Amino acid sequence: MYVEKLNTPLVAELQQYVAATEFQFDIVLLSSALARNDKAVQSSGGALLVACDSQEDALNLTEEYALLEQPVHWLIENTFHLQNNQLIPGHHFVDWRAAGVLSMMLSQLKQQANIHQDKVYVEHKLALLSDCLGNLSLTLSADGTIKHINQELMLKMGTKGLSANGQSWQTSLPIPSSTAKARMQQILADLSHTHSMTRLPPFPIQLDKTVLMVDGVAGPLPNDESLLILRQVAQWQSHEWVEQLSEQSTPVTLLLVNPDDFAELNRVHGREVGDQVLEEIMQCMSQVLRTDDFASRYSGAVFAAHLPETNEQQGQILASRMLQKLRSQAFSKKKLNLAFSFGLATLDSEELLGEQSPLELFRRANAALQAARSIGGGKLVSWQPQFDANILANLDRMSGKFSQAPSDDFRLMNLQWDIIRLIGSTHSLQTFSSQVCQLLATGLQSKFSGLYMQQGAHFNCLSSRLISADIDEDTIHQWAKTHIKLDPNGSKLVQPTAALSSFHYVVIPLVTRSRCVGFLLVCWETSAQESARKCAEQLEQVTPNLAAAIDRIMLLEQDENRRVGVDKEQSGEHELLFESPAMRTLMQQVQLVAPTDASVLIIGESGTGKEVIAQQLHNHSLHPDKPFITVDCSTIVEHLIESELFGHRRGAFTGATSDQPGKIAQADGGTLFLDEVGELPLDIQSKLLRFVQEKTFVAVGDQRVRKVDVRLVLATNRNLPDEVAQGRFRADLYYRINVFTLNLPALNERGDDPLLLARHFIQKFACQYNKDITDFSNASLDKLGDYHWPGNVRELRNCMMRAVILCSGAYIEPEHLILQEQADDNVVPIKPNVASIASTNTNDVSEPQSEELVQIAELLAEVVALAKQQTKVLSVSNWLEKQWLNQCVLKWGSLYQVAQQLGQSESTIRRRYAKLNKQDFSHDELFPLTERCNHLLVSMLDTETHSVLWPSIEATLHQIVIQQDVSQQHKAKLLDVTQPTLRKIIQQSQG
Ligand SMILES: Nc1ncnc2c1ncn2[C@@H]1O[C@H](COP(=O)(O)OP(=O)(O)OP(=O)(O)O)[C@@H](O)[C@H]1O
Repeated sequence: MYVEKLNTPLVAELQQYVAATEFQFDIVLLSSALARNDKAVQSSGGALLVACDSQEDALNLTEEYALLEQPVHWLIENTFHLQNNQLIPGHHFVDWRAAGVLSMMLSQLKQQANIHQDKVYVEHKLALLSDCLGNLSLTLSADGTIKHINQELMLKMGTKGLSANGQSWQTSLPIPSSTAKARMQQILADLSHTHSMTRLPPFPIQLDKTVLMVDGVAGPLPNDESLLILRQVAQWQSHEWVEQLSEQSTPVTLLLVNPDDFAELNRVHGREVGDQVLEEIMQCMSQVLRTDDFASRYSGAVFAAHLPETNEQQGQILASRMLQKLRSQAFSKKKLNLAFSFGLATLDSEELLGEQSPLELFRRANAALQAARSIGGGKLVSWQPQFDANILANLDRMSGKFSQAPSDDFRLMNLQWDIIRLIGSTHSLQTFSSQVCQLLATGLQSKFSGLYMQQGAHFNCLSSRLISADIDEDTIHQWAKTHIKLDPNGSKLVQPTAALSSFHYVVIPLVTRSRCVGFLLVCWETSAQESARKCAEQLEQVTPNLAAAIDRIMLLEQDENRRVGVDKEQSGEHELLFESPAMRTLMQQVQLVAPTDASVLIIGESGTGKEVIAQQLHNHSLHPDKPFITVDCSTIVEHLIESELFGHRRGAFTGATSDQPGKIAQADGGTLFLDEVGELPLDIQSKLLRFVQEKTFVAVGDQRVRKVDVRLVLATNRNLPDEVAQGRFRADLYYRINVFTLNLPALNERGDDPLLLARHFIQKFACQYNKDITDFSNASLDKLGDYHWPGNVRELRNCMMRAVILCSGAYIEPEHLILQEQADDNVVPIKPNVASIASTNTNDVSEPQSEELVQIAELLAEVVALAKQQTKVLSVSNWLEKQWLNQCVLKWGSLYQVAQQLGQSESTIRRRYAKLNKQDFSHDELFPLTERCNHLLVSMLDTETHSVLWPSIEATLHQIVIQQDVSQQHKAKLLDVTQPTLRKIIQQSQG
């Protein structure tokens, strides 16, 4: 505040005001000397109150104040005949003698200062609001002149838009209906009093020959500005139509048509199909309409049919016909059948409402359409007067949602829009919940926000966000788990009995379909009690949407998992799940290196997902459409590796009956993934080195040098530098392939990923095995949490598969989780008595021995009996070994681990595994025996000493086969051995 002339009684009065008000002035100067040139004044940015003697003084001084970029309010001693219009823009005279004007002004300034703080926030959110509510927006100053028009509206306005800034909005966007115009003026005038967001009823605006029907919201902005966000709801063909409507004396009907669940159709089949369907709907509608009728598409998927000279009854007949037609139509090539909602409204000649007709007609048809939707869709509803009563009731409810504080309104709306946007944009519960927590943290300035979902009798945290160092998340989760419970009906929460220290918190239940599916826990500092209370109120308004969305996403996920599970299993495609920081960092590296042609070496323990990462590298490479070829170097017989990789010419070696391209040639243009590259023999390493250096190779038995464009990805679980030091891996090759190394963390280094993956696999296998499993019980969660997964993701996956097979209830219990290391601790060693099995001929057990071994002997006898009847001899030993290895892999997670556990060489195990899994044993009669065998093996593996188990099972089979009454040749075939080997087997068993 400044006082220019000090000889006035005003000064004392001003001083009094300044002292009394709680408003903080930036600067108070009661001397004129420093005023205009003071730097502090110029930088203060706030409004200035300047007291001076007379109007003349003030007018003289405005010139000098013109350079200041802040509003200046002149307070003059003599307020008689104030003439504001002589002042330069930004300056005002204030009649301070009018009742209370000075205190009002001071409080206004205070408000302005507060609003100023919110302004950046508000402006930032405007774009968001206009995204959610509508596509057209314009900002108006207090007197109704346009300050800003968004681009979309600018496009619609054409040349008029370019000159619209500074014009009155009614000139630029005239409202052709005087009733609507009066209503709009009223709404805008009211804004400054109510300070609240206001919904606009549909009203027309005229742009050239087109009439746009719009609705939206209007809200006050800081600095006396208003914002109109308009949503285009309909477009009339021409101005004439409106005129015709208002002049006619015949009835007119408007029909609004909307396909139900169109958003879902778009989501499932994609936008392109959606657009195609919309086009077909329009064509289909036109086929039913008469020549004078006119169909148009509203924004979104709402269509309108304007039916002139049509009374309600005629309109209904036409609409029923159209409904029939649309229902029976198979849309798009995909043969989609859709349901439709119809809203119909008629204005009878005697009821014509003059200029308001089109507006009223639209409003009624729209209300009827809403009514059709609200009863589940698929119906035609005609407008009835009682709909208005419902709308009023709704508006009444709405009005409670808006407060007197615009920034609170913005915040609530913002949160709602953000959540609405989220609801539409994600179909993953995990992503959704973590985004919701993020929103709650930023939108409500909370210290902690967590989303908890009901799991059995407890609630588990799905996602949370903590912005406070005062407490750790586990403490909050633990508190929530212990103190927040469901009522016995499962429909309500019993609020916590003990408080959570160091925070002020709210617990808001998420109730949908009369079931409490979870709750939100939001915490603030204890001092923020008041704002916490307000936020909680706001949150309560959002949570029904949130709960419904969660419910919907869960259903979708279940559905999707069922579908994707089957698809992926069939296509062999691997997906990659992770949340942990370690994996995020790794995936960032993957994203970085994938679109280059650099060779990538993936290092990681067995089962960590090296192959999945290799696939990701290919999927994100420059040529994802080209081949991705995998070679597992450990499973190929040594002398065939060269030919497998580089190919061979016909006659290159015995058995090379034709030219064969190798894997390298097959991968041309794409990616070659060499898994277990550490297993390659040294001579092949030399050949590979040449290929890595020059991208050329020579096929076995060929002389031609071939060139290919192949991106190499290699993986190993060996320590290659060690292998180099031991002379088992070529140093030059190592340096060549080690261009970019990805170190895949072991599963126990991936934070919460094991649980994420475990839940994923449980869902996947539950769907595959058709079981209704909801989740883990708390005890099994504890068991999982204590385990460190030496066999990594593969072990986890297999463990979950077994858990699902073993589980018959809704929850996976600890006994279903057979964990490798814990199982090993419980080993009960037994000494198999093979001789006794042989002597008992499988039935009569004369000595105590493993129950399962006896059962397996019985089973093998049945299998051998079956195999003997087959015309094409079935190798029982291969069948048995296949089941054995499969169960071992399921138990230990990887072939590497299997080899370790069984004390055999990894490459032998890999070779056998690869060979056996190529063999087909899909005889119908064998199927139940295979099932029984697997069951027995599972339980034997849990109780027996692994290293001696297989020899005893194998010996049992040998005994059974040897005793069969068939030729030696037949026996050799049953055991898939040569005759000399069979002789040895017989000798051993007799010795
Ligand atoms: N992050 C992950 N998300 C989902 N599934 C995964 C993930 N990582 C691995 N898997 C699954 O775990 C199993 C083992 O993965 P993969 O074969 O890629 O491991 P690996 O490290 O190549 O093993 P090995 O060294 O024994 O060849 C596969 O079934 C794979 O689909």
